[in-house]
Amino acid sequence: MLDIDLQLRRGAFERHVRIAEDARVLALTGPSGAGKTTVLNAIAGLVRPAAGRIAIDGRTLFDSTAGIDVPTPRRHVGYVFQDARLFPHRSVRANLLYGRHGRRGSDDAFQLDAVVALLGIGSLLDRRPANLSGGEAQRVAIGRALLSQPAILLFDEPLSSLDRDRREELIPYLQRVRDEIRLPMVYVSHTEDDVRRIAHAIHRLD
Ligand SMILES: Nc1ncnc2c1ncn2[C@@H]1O[C@H](COP(=O)(O)OP(=O)(O)OP(=O)(O)O)[C@@H](O)[C@H]1O
Repeated sequence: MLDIDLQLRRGAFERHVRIAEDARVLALTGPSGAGKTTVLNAIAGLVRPAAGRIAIDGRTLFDSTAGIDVPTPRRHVGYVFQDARLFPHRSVRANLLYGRHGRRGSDDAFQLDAVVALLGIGSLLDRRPANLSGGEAQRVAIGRALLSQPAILLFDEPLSSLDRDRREELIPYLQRVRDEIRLPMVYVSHTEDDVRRIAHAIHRLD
């Protein structure tokens, strides 16, 4: 499902990463500086690998030998970061709909009402991000990612800016997204506990 063979270079950082994994939900772990975020960014097309290949479900996103480098918007990647990165001056509803990039979207696989129900954010729609808890903001960020109609979801330590109670609150929603949405997911985390509770398989970058 996820087939990566990359030579990465970021300043002085250089490493080869090989991941061939059938599991639909893969955790990427490893120490700080191992290159986890760089791998996510390479999948998203935000970092250009020095060489190699990235394919997801048989769809090639990057292949240096074949001259393939699909531009980010056409990679259909939903990306959720450590912090929610919502637009502070827009309502939750407007933040969610921003993920649709202006398309009308009646044929879309992920519709606003279903995503709002899945993530339990119906009562938050008219609020501004400043009035959300960290966990609520992350649920909205996940919703925005889904409404961009992704083919894969990338999570970069989505729990790391939350306290313990907020983390416990968010994990069941991540599990719901995993089980009900059934997209491929790559989940970066330092923490054994959430990796065990969320991922089907673990790949460690040392
Ligand atoms: N824009 C950049 N320019 C130069 N070096 C970079 C750049 N971005 C990342 N690096 C280096 O690449 C290496 C891998 O960084 P990356 O953020 O992918 O690691 P990580 O495993 O995600 O770490 P963390 O767990 O701390 O987030 C690090 O040594 C980092 O300093």
